[in-house]
Amino acid sequence: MLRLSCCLHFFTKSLKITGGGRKNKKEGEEGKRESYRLEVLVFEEEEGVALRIRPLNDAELEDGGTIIAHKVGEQTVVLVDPGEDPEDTLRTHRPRKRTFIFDTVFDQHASQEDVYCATIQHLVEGIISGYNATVFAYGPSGTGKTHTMLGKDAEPGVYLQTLTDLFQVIEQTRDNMDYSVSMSYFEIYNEVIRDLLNPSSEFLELREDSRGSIQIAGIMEVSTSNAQEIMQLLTKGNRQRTQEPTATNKTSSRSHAVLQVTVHQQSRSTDLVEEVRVGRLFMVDLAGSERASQTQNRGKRMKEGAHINRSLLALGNCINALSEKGSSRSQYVNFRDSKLTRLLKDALGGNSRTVMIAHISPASTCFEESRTTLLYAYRAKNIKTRVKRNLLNVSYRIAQYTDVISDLRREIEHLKSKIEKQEKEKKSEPSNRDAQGRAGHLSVTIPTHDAEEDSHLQMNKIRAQLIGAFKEQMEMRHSLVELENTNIELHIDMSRHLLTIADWEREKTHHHVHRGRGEPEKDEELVDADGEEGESVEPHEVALAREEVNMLLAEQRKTADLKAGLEQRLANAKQKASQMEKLLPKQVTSEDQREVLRLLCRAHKLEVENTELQANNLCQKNLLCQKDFVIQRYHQHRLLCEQVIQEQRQLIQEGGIPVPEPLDQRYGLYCREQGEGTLDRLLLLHSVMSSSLRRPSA
Ligand SMILES: Nc1ncnc2c1ncn2[C@@H]1O[C@H](COP(=O)(O)OP(=O)(O)OP(=O)(O)O)[C@@H](O)[C@H]1O
Repeated sequence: MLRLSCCLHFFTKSLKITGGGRKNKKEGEEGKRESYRLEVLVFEEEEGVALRIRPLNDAELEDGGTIIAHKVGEQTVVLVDPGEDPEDTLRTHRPRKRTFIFDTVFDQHASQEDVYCATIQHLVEGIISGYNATVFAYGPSGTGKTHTMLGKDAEPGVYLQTLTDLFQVIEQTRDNMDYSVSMSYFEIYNEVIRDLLNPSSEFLELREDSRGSIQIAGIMEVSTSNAQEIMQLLTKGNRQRTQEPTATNKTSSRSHAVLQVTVHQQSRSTDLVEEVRVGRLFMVDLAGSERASQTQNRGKRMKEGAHINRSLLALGNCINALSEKGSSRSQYVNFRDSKLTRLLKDALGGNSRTVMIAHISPASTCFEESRTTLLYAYRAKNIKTRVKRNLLNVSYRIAQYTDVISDLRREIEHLKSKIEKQEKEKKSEPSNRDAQGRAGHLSVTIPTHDAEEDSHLQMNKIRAQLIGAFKEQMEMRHSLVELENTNIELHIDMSRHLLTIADWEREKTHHHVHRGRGEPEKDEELVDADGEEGESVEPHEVALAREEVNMLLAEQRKTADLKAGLEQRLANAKQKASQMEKLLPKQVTSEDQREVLRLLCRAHKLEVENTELQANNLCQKNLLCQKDFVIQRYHQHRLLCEQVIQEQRQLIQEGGIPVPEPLDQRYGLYCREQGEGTLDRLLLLHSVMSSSLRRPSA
């Protein structure tokens, strides 16, 4: 059954569907408090680019088209220029054949499954473990983008294959994990976002949350694990896409369609601080990449073409800028130019594994389009993304902790009832003793009624004091653990904001260096594509980060004061309780009552040990998180050093400055270490170790 707007949760033995009605993305899950987002740097990855050449179609054959795109081996395509016109000056200096190498090349014989297995399948496990992934289908109109992404019932595309695999992996690991999977499907047409699953809704807006993550406000989220339902849903959604016949495709999609899948994964352990991994997958079927002038469109098509071009141009600019990141020509990347690039900022600029499947027709009649597509896709190959795992740490009163506390409470209740029972028994004792006295057993010391009454009152008083002290201490310890928890959250939140600021500072300095040098005009155009000096104005997210840091500092001071006061109060309460404990044996006459109070004290100690254990656990996790941030900070510093080295190197070369031999040798050593990737391997090792340390022992 299809369920709209709800979240799918997988539990140990059963499939439980929760909720109903529209799910507000910002709502926290019941019983938990989403406290902060922790990003752990893993490694740098190159963008994967594949090429798919569709079969020659009837219209192309009728036009006398011949095959000019040839797959050679697994990774190479050779494009032959069919140009015969010697008058065509544009072509006279071009080589007749151009060879392009991609990660994988598919020709007309490749099945949908071949494409999926070679390009996307490997991303599935990552998404479940909290990594982001993005898949683009790029290419001119009618080259098969929708065929690859959506496909048909008989030949489903990568949407369905990915989701089917995703649910399968979830099924295999659901014994230890809780999952929640949701998806949305929307289009961006003329810079307007429309919900394809809820087409009657208003146009949707992009919102940047306080953590800098882009969200679509009010989008409908759907969850179902049934493959057939998914296919029906997406096919129906796809029919809502803005389509128009073009010269090359009768049902050409004029918009960018985006399928977004979000997977929340949470271990079912009962740790105090729990990790929630959030993996986001974007699958984007881009609008045809042909230029407006080439489709000979006018009016509406022309305007539409301009918008398509705007986002594709912005996408292309980002690709250009990103492909030069880290090189001496690296530049500021402007993602704000279009809705598409804003939305895919993570995918392109950083935290995502990204795959592009470029599409071309093999026909000689499409040579120009194919050539520009291949150049564009080839460029995208140089993009490197820093892939991070998204962890949402959730602090909440977990089962293990609350279980121990309620065990102790049960024990106290039990002891209380035992004490009350003894009181009743004691009340009936005097008559027994009277009887014994009358029987002549005079050797037994019988307390007088007054002494017994005194002892009883004393006992009640001490008991009440002890229980009160126990409750008070327990509350204080819990508050301390809570404060400790808050402190960690503040600390990690602060580290994250500081990293945002440091990243921006580095980008800014780097950019200024280039501006100062009057670097090539093209760079300037890319930076100032909208005519604004966007790069020199501090981005909103950085200003927000600075504000947050100040607020967090004030919060930290407040927490530290509260903690110091509480610690002092706890120390006093401890001292008072231990004095009471010392007094007990002398003042309490009944052995049973003494035993009860000893048990109470033992429970008290157990509670102390337990709280201390939990606090230690928390502390260790904190240390691990901090270590990750320190490493991330060092990585930033390393990037800065690399930039400085490269820029100085360029200055030396440009100025023809002679380099002393020892310096040259050191530079050689530095290049070798870079090439070997020793540091990257160390970082990876740390990341693996720290995530296994974080994993609770079975
Ligand atoms: N690899 C392929 N094998 C068989 N048929 C294909 C293949 N690729 C595309 N086609 C067919 O070509 C036609 C156009 O494909 P499709 O609609 O996927 O192109 P598109 O790139 O999405 O176009 P547009 O950008 O205009 O929406 C469709 O009828 C589709 O079934």
